[in-house]
Amino acid sequence: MSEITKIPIFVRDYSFNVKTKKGYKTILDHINLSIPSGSLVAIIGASGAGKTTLLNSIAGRVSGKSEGSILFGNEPHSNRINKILSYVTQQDTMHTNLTPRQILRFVADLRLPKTIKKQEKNQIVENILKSLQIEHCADTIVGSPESGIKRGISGGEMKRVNIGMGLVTNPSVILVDEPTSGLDAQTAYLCTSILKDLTKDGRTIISTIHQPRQSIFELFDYLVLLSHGKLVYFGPINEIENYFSAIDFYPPRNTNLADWIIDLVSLSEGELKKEETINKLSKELSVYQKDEIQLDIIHEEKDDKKDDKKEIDLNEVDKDKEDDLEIQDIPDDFEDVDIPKIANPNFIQNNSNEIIKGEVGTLEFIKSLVKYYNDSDLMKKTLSMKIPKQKMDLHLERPVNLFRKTLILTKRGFYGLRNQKRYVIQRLLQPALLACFVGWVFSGISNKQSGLMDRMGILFFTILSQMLLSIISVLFVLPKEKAVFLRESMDSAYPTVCFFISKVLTDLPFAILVPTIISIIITPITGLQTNPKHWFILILFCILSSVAGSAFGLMVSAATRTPETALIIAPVMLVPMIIFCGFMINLDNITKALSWIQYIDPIKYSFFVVVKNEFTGLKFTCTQSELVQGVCPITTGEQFLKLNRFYNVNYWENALLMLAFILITWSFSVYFLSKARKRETGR
Ligand SMILES: Nc1ncnc2c1ncn2[C@@H]1O[C@H](COP(=O)(O)OP(=O)(O)OP(=O)(O)O)[C@@H](O)[C@H]1O
Repeated sequence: MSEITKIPIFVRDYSFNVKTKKGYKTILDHINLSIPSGSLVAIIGASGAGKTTLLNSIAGRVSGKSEGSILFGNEPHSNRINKILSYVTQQDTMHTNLTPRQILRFVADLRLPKTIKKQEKNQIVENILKSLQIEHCADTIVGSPESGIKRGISGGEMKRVNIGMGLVTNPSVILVDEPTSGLDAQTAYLCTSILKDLTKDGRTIISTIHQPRQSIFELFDYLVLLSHGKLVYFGPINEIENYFSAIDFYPPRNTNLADWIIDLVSLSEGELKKEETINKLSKELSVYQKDEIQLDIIHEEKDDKKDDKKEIDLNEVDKDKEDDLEIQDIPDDFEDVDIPKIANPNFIQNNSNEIIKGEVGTLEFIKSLVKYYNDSDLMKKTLSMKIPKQKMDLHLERPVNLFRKTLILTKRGFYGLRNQKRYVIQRLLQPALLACFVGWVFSGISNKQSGLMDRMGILFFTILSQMLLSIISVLFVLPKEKAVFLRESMDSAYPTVCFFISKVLTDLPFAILVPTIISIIITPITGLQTNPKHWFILILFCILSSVAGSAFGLMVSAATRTPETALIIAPVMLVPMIIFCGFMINLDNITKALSWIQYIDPIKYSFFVVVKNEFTGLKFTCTQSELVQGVCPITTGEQFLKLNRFYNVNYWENALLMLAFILITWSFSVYFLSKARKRETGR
């Protein structure tokens, strides 16, 4: 593998805004960072401070209005930069039916250049397994009991596999979202120390982190401390205490430093309540917005002479608005806002301090901390760090081609099935049992008049079951695979169409086997025609129905964001297809406004063919009670077909129409998956 390109990261005057109903909301406000290569950086702050947004901004995964710049060396984010950057998500999204070794090998096959030989790729994977200390569980299935896959590796091991997936390409920059969330202290320490080790050869790693223990916090080199989207501190971890002691803030003994500074830059409960009340009031008055900047404007409008005073007098705000808008009804709880005098007893503040204003936990206090940081030597140091002039050599090599990527994805799908033998058996046993039951119900079908409708019933069930079984299996399986697809799309691992083709190919054996099993069992038990030609047509159209069902399920799954929504939408679309297939209602009697549905109904196309196929060449007789005026009404299959619109059906025309349905639904699926990908990745 090529050496790591050492990449420093520069954030200059970066602001990020999102559009809300009330206009733009500032999530990050003029952030400046200079991160040397080879450093481990922690982004911390209270909930909602903007940690994830900053990480995503660096990863180029935000869609909103941004200003300023984020540079890797001297380049902004691009496809080229994306190739040396890796993002480790908070959710451990991976194929839970594979083992860690298989997962990493497939990532290596997909993402490493084709010039790297198989043996070398395997060695890379082994090195990662070793460095992440997951060799012992490398061949244990990851597992996911909630998805019906037996429990496998532990949460901490899964987290390390997740990190490992980001390491395969030997990235120069790794961005990690909350690597320790949900882990016990020991495992959290292990994961962070692994990240620390990874920086030793020059990688730059930036991680958001939630309430790290002191021992974990000390592993980091730099701290980015955010409060309400503003930068309160960026500098070495070991300078934090000196920095804050210069303004008379000292962490009490044996205090967790990370917790202490997060508390220091968080709004107190009273202030949050005040914010909440302003929010409520602003809704009532439709004028004010809760954010600090707007409060400033209100304040400045109110009293120009008090320019320097940052304190916000809520009662005055209230009075002003009442006057301006002639609104008398102020929410009751607005009057009752009780703001504690000492926001947090953990902080002993020296009142002689002229630089920092307001009490801990107030907006005024946070604003003066931000101002203090902006005027500090740390900020000067950040801004003085020189952005390199030369373009970096990123040692990028040609990736594997799309055909090969599709093959690798298909192989990965089959490996997953191989690891889930029980699932495969269940999927094949289910149609077999169903066919046995239905065969039993309709066994020994007669050639009397009563046998006409029984035959239609069996054929309707046979076609419908193909569709339903395929749809249900896809609706349950695709959402999990879609999550992995979206994760891998973030890394530009392969195009949507490769994923889609591999999905269709992996599902193909079931699409062929399930209909074959059903028709092989049902035909002899019930007494349907069993000569090879009839059997071939029946199985062919069962397979087409099964593929059409799977294509339909894929489309619905791809178009919806959650499996729950897919399960609501699929039946709504399916029921008209069942009604208009020609079994439930005579198609000549359908109201004109709805009769078009039959032309896009795959169940109808298959059902018409299998009916014609079955009835052609059959002879029927009558019992005494079935005679009409002494005559047996239907004596041949052809007669029945002519009476019920089935006679003129052309097998091959219907097969082509089925194929057209399948191709169109596949195209829609690719379109919806691409849309989901764009929504998620912005690309
Ligand atoms: N697309 C968006 N639209 C509206 N508000 C947003 C959007 N993205 C983020 N925010 C808001 O921006 C703020 C920062 O969000 P972000 O997720 O970055 O916070 P965080 O520090 O990572 O929080 P947590 O620790 O709770 O995950 C939050 O108040 C959030 O509600």
